[in-house]
Amino acid sequence: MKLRVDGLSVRFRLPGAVVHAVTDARFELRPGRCLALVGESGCGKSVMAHALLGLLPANATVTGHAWLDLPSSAAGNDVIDLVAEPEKVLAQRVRGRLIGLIPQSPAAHLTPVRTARAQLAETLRELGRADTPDALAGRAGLRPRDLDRYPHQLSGGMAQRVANALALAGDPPLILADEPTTGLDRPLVDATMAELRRLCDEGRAVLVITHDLRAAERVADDIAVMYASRIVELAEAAPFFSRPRHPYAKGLLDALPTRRFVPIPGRPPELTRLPAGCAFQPRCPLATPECDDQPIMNGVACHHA
Ligand SMILES: Nc1ncnc2c1ncn2[C@@H]1O[C@H](COP(=O)(O)OP(=O)(O)OP(=O)(O)O)[C@@H](O)[C@H]1O
Ligand code: NI
Repeated sequence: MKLRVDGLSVRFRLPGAVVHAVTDARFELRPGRCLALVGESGCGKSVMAHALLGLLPANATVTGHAWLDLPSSAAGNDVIDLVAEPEKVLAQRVRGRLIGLIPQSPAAHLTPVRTARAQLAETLRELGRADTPDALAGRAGLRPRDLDRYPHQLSGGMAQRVANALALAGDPPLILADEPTTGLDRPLVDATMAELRRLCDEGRAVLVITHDLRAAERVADDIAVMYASRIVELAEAAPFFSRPRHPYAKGLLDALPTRRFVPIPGRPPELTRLPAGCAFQPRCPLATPECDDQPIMNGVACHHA
């Protein structure tokens, strides 16, 4: 299984405006690799994940491709374009079976009036899996008696494990985790990241969306930095953290308390009014008139990197 995102763009139509939420995204994700998608709030990270799952609202237009190469079957190689498939295929074949979603706030994602066991059982039934809720939950680090609880009776860590168990119920080869550590304390952040790493080491492909560069550094093989709807740097994690190339990526790392602790001045542009050239130009210490032209993305999208 391999995911190849190729020229993926998402636009939202609003009365009198168009939101450029994702622009011309390109990346690959292979089994056993973890890609962390990082960037400031509102830059398009969640929209990208939802586009891959066909979960965008009706005012969205998605263009480009997101190919999912599946292991060859008797019928030959199987390729799905997640952008082009009808909802029926996404519902029956993709969500939960090929792609598992670990949501941003697990407690809110669970149905409040049903126990964890009932929700796991229903998901397993929908997916046609023979597993029991207890076996599934056990693999996610839950005890059988935890499953008798209702969502409000679960601690943050347990709710996270139930969400992980739900995402893994269909044994999907690709996992999308959208801010899986939001609101968790440091030990739980570390445990969640260790769990994502384990899923990866088992041979799954993992895309993790996070604000938390420290968490990304622990878990990711590759880093994609997103700014104002575009991926502006795509690099292997080790060189990225020692030598980021895009001025925005440098700024993000310099803003870390463990580094210089100096925030990037200014704010990202409105996605309804993006400039024709480099969107980081107004905040960039390296800006020159050249930046009025959109830089070509070649590992890094900057005229000066
Ligand atoms: N249904 C929609 N209609 C119009 N605009 C939308 C819609 N959904 C999202 N957007 C806009 O798309 C942009 C990208 O949002 P997205 O949720 O992907 O950001 P993000 O990078 O995930 O941020 P965060 O880190 O805060 O989760 C935002 O400007 C958001 O307002
Ligand atoms: Ni988001």
